[in-house]
Amino acid sequence: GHHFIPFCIIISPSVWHKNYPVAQGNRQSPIDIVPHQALHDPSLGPVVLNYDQCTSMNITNNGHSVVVQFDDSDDRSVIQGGPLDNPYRLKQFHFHWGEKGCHGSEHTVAGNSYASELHLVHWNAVKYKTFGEAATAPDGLAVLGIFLETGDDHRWLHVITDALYMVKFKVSTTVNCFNPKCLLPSSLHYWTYLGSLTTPPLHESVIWIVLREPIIVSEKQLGKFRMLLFTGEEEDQRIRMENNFRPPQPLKGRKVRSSI
Ligand SMILES: NS(=O)(=O)c1ccc2oc(NC(=O)c3ccccc3)nc2c1
Ligand SMILES: [Zn+2]
Repeated sequence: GHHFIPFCIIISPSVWHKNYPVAQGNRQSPIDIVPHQALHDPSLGPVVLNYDQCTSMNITNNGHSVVVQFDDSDDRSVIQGGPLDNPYRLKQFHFHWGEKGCHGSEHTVAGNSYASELHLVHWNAVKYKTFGEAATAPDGLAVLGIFLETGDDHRWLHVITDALYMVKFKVSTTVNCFNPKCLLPSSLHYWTYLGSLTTPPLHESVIWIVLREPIIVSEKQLGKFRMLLFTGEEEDQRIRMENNFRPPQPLKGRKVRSSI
């Protein structure tokens, strides 16, 4: 019969180290966060998010997640405070999810995973000229991680999930100004540690700030992520985009600090 060679070869996290040796480095992400082993650091101030005039540009299915990109040509949307020495500019946010139930987050808390995890990716535009340069520097990026738990409908997430059918295949569409501040939980208590990008190139350039309180989204809203495809429209095989999360990596002596 017709032997289909899928164009999009899904590379499993367990073999990433062949092309990216840093996958076995000393500050890889995600990790399992063990709350009572985290160090409460009273010198850790609150995280401050100034996303006021955010200008979201487009929403893209890049083949391994769905990404909302922002205009980062100035300091209009920044995160600062907490463990950060400078303000970091918002570049994009994206999600990780599973095919069902409560698996899908990248970070886990005392071995428990959530249904999904939102990552707000920021870069240090004070010290570096471009995102690309910051992405290879040890203090170049700051990613805010927010867990998603299933329950009632999230009143603002529908702005994103309603746009997903337009990026079912690997394409991009514009989305008018969406302020990700509406995706934050009520408490900004966080854990923080030094880590990496969780997908290739896995650069060890991320100061992770993971919020303790999850946001609640409905199964229906999550389901819309699961109907996304890794494959493009032209490809015969329909490979659903799910389980795009990397499992927890060894702590290798790192300390997790908590603001709590
Ligand atoms: N899961 S993660 O660790 O948050 C993570 C993992 C891999 C990533 O690659 C990029 N690149 C850009 O955003 C980018 C945006 C525009 C131009 C160049 C790069 N952000 C990432 C975040
Ligand atoms: Zn991510």
